Amino acid sequence: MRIFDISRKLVNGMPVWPGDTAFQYEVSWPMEESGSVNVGRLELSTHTGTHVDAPFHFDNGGKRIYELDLNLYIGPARVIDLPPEIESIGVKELKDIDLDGVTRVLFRTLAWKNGTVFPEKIPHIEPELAPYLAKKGIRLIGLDVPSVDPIDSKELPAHHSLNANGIHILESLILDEIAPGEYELIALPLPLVDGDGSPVRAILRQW
Ligand SMILES: N[C@@H](CC(=O)c1ccccc1NC=O)C(=O)O
Ligand SMILES: [Zn+2]
Ligand SMILES: [Zn+2]
Repeated sequence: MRIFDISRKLVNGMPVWPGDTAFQYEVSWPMEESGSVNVGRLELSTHTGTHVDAPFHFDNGGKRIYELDLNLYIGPARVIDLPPEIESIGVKELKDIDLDGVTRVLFRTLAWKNGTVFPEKIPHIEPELAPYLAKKGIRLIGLDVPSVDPIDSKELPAHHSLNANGIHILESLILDEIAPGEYELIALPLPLVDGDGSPVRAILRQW
């Protein structure tokens, strides 16, 4: 079985959402001091690199990370190629694609071209797409950009619409090397009891 790692590397200096906590890893207790082991310490935002959003991220009454059903994050997923330089992702982009039986879709936009800097402009999900996907039975969408809404959006209409339609969100995947098709997705969030989001190690498997 082949495994494709679709996660962004967590490394000091990596791009983060404008104004958010910089990612920092350090060996805070080195072997020379502890006498036996190296022990690291992390400082990071819950929206660092490849991550899932909990509804609490954009809704004070929404579910926290630990309350999310792990079945969402393990199972069959369809990778869909979108046209280059696409402005937004709506029903018209998907109407000719048969989504019957698909519960997880990953959109490959390739819009985040330079992974060392945070993108200024990204294709976003049109809020009207959420009820369409929900009707098809989709429970999770993933993208290779850091948000389902425009970067400068404060209202977050796509986040809200997806949540209202029972669709969960996986952001900042790396899908450059992934051919469109059927895979098994595994992208489990950490058991952050009160979390609004969580980094994940996202992989695709294919027989
Ligand atoms: N909605 C984005 C993140 C986001 O909006 C954000 C992340 C960190 C710090 C501030 C943020 N938004 C501020 O308006 C996401 O879901 O990852
Ligand atoms: Zn997020
Ligand atoms: Zn988000």
